[in-house]
Amino acid sequence: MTDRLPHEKGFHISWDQIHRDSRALAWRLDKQGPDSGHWRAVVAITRGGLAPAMIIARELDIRVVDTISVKSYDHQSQDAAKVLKSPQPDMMGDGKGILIIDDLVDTGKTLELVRQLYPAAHFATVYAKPQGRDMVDTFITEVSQDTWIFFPWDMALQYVEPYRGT
Ligand SMILES: O=P(O)(O)OC[C@H]1O[C@H](OP(=O)(O)OP(=O)(O)O)[C@H](O)[C@@H]1O
Ligand SMILES: O=c1[nH]c(=O)c2nc[nH]c2[nH]1
Ligand SMILES: [Mg+2]
Repeated sequence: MTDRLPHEKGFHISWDQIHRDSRALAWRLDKQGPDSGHWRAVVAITRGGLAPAMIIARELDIRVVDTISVKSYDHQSQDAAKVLKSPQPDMMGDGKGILIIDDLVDTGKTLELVRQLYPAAHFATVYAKPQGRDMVDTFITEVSQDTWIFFPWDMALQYVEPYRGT
């Protein structure tokens, strides 16, 4: 399976699973903001953070939603992370009261870059690998470093041959 090397394992997430796990993350973040529990805004790290951020914004009734676009991977190989699009600067300040959401943290390089920009923000991901775990304030599920997480937006249902061929 060259399409998932060098990772040993694959962890396949369905739409239903990401919905449940994002709602679990919202539950954990509810009333945890710095100002009487209040969060000022949700910022999704695009593209992977968009679906979890939408679910969290809906659950916590947060209407101010923005994005930061960070690119570091080309397929499964990593380059230096760079910001391609920033959120509204007057809203962000140093990040206090802002929830910054991504689908996962792997090496932590993406979050390290965003943390430098908004040190007072709260960083949350749905999934976390050990190498990047310390970069996240709140996450739901940890997977091993040698696991590649496959998200539903990167997959499609398709026919598979039965184990016992004819
Ligand atoms: O902790 P790291 O090693 O930095 O990796 C985690 C980041 O990598 C993926 O994004 P990617 O850069 O592939 O872009 P995408 O969200 O547009 O798919 C993922 O969505 C995280 O944002
Ligand atoms: O879809 C993805 N799955 C992963 O495990 C991963 N790690 C970094 N970037 C990733 N993207
Ligand atoms: Mg991403």
